[in-house]
Amino acid sequence: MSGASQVLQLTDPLPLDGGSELAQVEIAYETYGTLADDRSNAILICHALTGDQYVASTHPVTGKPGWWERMVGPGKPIDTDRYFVVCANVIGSCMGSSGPASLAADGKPYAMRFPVITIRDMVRGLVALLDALGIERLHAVVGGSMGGMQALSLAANWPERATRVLVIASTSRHSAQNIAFHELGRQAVMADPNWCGGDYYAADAQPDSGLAVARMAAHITYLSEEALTEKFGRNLQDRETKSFGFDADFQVESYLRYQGSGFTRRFDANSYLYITRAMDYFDLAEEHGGKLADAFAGTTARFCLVSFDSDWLYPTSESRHVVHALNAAGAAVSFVELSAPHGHDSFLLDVPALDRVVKGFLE
Ligand SMILES: CC(=O)SCCNC(=O)CCNC(=O)[C@H](O)C(C)(C)COP(=O)(O)OP(=O)(O)OC[C@H]1O[C@@H](n2cnc3c(N)ncnc32)[C@H](O)[C@@H]1OP(=O)(O)O
Ligand SMILES: N[C@@H](CCO)C(=O)O
Repeated sequence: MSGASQVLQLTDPLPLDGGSELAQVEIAYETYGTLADDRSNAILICHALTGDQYVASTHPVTGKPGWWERMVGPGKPIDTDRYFVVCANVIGSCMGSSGPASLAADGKPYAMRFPVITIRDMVRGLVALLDALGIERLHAVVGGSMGGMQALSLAANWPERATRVLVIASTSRHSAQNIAFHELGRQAVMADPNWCGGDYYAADAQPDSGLAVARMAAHITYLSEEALTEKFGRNLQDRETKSFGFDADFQVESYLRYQGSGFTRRFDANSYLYITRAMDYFDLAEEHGGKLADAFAGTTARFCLVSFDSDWLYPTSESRHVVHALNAAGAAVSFVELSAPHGHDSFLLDVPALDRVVKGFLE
């Protein structure tokens, strides 16, 4: 399947939480299905940290299927025969929307001159896109992980824009442990001699080693111990005995190296810094006077929160925390913890119970 790829150029600068504004903003997005005459069937899907607009289209760099093809398409839980699906690359990223690799007014890449952005800034860009598409109120906003943060941010800051809010494996604020893992990744990038303070775009070598290490560490957090043990155990990689060296003796080492190096072929190191920073800054209660329930005061949307029992990165307690706040705000909310062995990235994998929840909630 493939969607309609487009790029929106915003006419006005985008105001940012950091106090500055971003000019000449571009938002790259894909759409699937047909917008109803009354514009009532639009679903906005928000992507996770390293995701992109290719939710159900072949990825132009990797050639792999879209990251949620199992969920989005004709007859699928997010049924493109019924719904008009919009998925945009967030600002700060590197798949066509404005980010640190984009050219600034002087014709050179922003690199670290790109302003530090927040999840709310990303959503501000998405709301500008909805305005341009003439979509006043979404049938639903849906997102997993960082996509869930965007869905919550939209519900809290633009409460009139969505009728349903589906938040999967996410949180209302980044925990100390999550900030710590992100900092590890950022330090790995910045310690790479090819990072050069972020000015590497014209250089022959990119900070691939640092970015690969960052992804390896992060990738472990997306899985579960059970999944790693099940997949690899202590099995050796292409050898009968240990090498007594530092080659990838174990399958799990080889796997992580593969995931790390593959990542550098599809993602920009500076974008990794900016997006992890935005996630770390996310604290919906802090944005609303310190009380999470106040973020949802007066909401008329229906919410659904989903967590996975094997997700130790955004554990069920994080979703419960949001559910309690929604209850306190008098919002309509349902919540389910699904059993799945894969860890945090379960939302991307084959979990039939998730399909049923998504389909049921959207109807
Ligand atoms: C949510 C968003 O918005 S989009 C962003 C999400 N996308 C990603 O994160 C993409 C990268 N992440 C992944 O692929 C994650 O591993 C998952 C969890 C999503 C996919 O999980 P699975 O389908 O179970 O794949 P798995 O983790 O086993 O990885 C399979 C790959 O590892 C390779 N692999 C498996 N074992 C080994 C090994 N011992 N040595 C080297 N490579 C190995 C496989 O060959 C396969 O390669 P391929 O992807 O090129 O075909
Ligand atoms: N593995 C996904 C989800 C991380 O939260 C990604 O890379 O975006």
